[in-house]
Amino acid sequence: MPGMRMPGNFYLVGLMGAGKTTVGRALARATQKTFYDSDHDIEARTGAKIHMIFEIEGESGFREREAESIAELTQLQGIVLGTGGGVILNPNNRKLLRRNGYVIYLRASPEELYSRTCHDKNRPLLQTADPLGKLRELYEIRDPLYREVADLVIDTSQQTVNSLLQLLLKELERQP
Ligand SMILES: Nc1ncnc2c1ncn2[C@@H]1O[C@H](COP(=O)(O)OP(=O)(O)OP(=O)(O)O)[C@@H](O)[C@H]1O
Ligand SMILES: O=C(O)C1=C[C@@H](O)[C@@H](O)[C@H](O)C1
Ligand SMILES: [Mg+2]
Repeated sequence: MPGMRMPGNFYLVGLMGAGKTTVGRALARATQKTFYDSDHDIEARTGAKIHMIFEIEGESGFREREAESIAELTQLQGIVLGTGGGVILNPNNRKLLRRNGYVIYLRASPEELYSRTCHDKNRPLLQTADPLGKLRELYEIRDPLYREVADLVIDTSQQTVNSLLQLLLKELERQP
């Protein structure tokens, strides 16, 4: 149902390849909200690609920049926010997401995530000899954290971006 106006913010969480950026853009268009993406925000602020920030400042440096970005983006109103896959590792990020928006967890199996991300080199955590093993490890650790912050869990298996959008709009329409 394109053009449906809904109040508040929608925040998308999930692992790398879950579809936060792709589905988030479509959801923003359909609900007449502005789309933001925390990874893109960090790249715009620093003028550097994510993998470059990891190389120069390490993961901890990236996480500090990510926390700054989340603190600012969660002040905005009427947005759809696609978050970086590791945003939920920081308890303060989790608090800000829960407090300021409706959080949607896009779930997918490590195998599906692997097939969606294996051709893309801009995800430094997957530049290992065994990216599927890494995704399995991250899934084990993070799935409970995504669930902890989520108002809604959507299984993205066997779903196209468009069918996910329709499903989401139907679910969101039912919210008070
Ligand atoms: N439901 C889906 N089915 C098949 N392919 C999908 C689906 N959702 C996303 N994709 C594809 O998977 C790839 C990764 O999607 P996307 O970049 O939106 O993921 P992300 O969650 O934003 O990942 P990251 O955390 O790394 O930013 C894209 O090529 C996208 O077209
Ligand atoms: O899962 C993660 O920890 C990451 C996911 C990406 O969105 C980027 O934020 C970065 O590559 C780290
Ligand atoms: Mg993304």
